[in-house]
Amino acid sequence: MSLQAVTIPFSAHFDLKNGLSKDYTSTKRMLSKMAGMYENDKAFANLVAEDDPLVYEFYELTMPETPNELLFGTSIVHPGKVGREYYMTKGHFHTILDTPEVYYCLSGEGYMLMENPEGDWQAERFTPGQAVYVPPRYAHRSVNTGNESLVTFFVYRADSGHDYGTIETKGFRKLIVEEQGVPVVVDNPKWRDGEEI
Ligand SMILES: O=P(O)(O)OC[C@H]1O[C@](O)(CO)[C@@H](O)[C@@H]1O
Ligand SMILES: [Fe+2]
Repeated sequence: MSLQAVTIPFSAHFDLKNGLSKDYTSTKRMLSKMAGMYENDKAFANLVAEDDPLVYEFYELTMPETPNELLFGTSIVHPGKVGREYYMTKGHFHTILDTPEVYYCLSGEGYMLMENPEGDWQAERFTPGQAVYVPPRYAHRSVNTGNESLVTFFVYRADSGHDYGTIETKGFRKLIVEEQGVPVVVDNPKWRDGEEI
């Protein structure tokens, strides 16, 4: 799956319901790739040992990584929980911190959880037809709080880059967990303050 190095006009298919593309192969993230990111390490280890479920998948088009290009595709977070915590993406800052991103929810439901290095955070609801703006400087993670796949379409500047290191070391300040049958935002007990990025 790759696109031409010199871009010419093109179109691509992404299904409105399940997010899958007839044109490309998705990148898949199994639960085992998210060690330490969920609150409940025991529940995490049990699920990985059982069948290491597919938590999410997304499309990574290959484009020249310049500010003049855009990257786009769908992100599909499958339904499920690790303990009381809903399935989610790893989340990332952009390597070029000042670059934004737009997500548009095609199906399913959930939240885009965002936080900046100064500690401001926000959870924006995803429902079909709802667009979410991720401003420059905000780390972002999609969380599926529903019973079906959460499908979003994203667009961002092609040179933005993904900084996973900061999230892997510090985590997100907040978690979205199920309490009495509904999603609530709680403090992440594993969140570690540290060097400013
Ligand atoms: O980078 P993460 O959190 O693993 O999630 C991947 C998602 O983020 C994106 O990089 C878009 O920001 C997509 O490729 C995909 O939807
Ligand atoms: Fe991003």
